[in-house]
Amino acid sequence: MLDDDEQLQPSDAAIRHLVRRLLAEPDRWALFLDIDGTLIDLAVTPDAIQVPLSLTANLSAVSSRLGGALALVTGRSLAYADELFSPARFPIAGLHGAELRAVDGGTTVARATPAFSELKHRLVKETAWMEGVLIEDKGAAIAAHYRLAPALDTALEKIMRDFAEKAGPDWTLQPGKMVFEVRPSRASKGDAVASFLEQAPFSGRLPIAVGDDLTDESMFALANARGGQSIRVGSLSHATCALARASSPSAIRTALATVAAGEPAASGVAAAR
Ligand SMILES: O=P(O)(O)OC[C@H]1O[C@H](O[C@H]2O[C@H](CO)[C@@H](O)[C@H](O)[C@H]2O)[C@H](O)[C@@H](O)[C@@H]1O
Repeated sequence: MLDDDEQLQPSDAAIRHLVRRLLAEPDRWALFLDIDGTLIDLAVTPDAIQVPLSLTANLSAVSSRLGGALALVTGRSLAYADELFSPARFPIAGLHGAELRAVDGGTTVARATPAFSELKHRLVKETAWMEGVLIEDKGAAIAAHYRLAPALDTALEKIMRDFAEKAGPDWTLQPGKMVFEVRPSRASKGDAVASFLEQAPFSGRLPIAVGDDLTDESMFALANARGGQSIRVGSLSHATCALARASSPSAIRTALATVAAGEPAASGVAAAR
């Protein structure tokens, strides 16, 4: 476990502005946060991530400040993401929007069919020769990571495209950071944000979507369309429709810590206008 006290960078003007808005008008905003690469630094493998000590407490405090209008929207399975922030439990969408637990606890689940499970089984065999490729079985979705085998990206993409085609229209290929996933096609992260916005305490608020990857583009588009804010974290590896940028997950954690504390900290949040 890490703790995190990094300061905002000069390029984090949008984050400073966001902090001021959240502190000034906490009843106006709803916050939708991606996890990997947004709240948590990327790691070489999916299980090597580290949740900074203060993050869960700060998320809980920000959620309270916003009257509970904070949700996690992740490509991880809902169960895995819950564990990361246990004992806190936030409204959450998993598997890129296919799984959802609303504020009232009502849960939408996504299940693998026998045919999908058979394809997953075959994928493990088919990629066994690909040294460094890591298969992450998420139940109704599967991810093939090549961060440790970057030269295999093209070969792996072809395998995952074939997988998605064989899986049929209920699944789709989702490229990401050094990963190809096959996920349920029926819901995106944007759909999940739209669904949250129909429920109290999210309804009537302006959405702020924060993310770092291709899968987050649908929630950026939704937030923009609803008159909210969208923030792309980290270096730009692809075109984005996000309206603003943040330098790193550390900048997002600093912003959350500042909002949790309830007043602009000495990190420069107050000084920037
Ligand atoms: O929507 P997110 O919460 O950002 O989840 C997206 C995917 O994140 C994970 O993979 C990414 O993070 C790993 C850990 O840092 C990294 O090793 C990998 O290269 C990244 O692609 C996760 O493993 C996937 O299941 C999520 O869909």
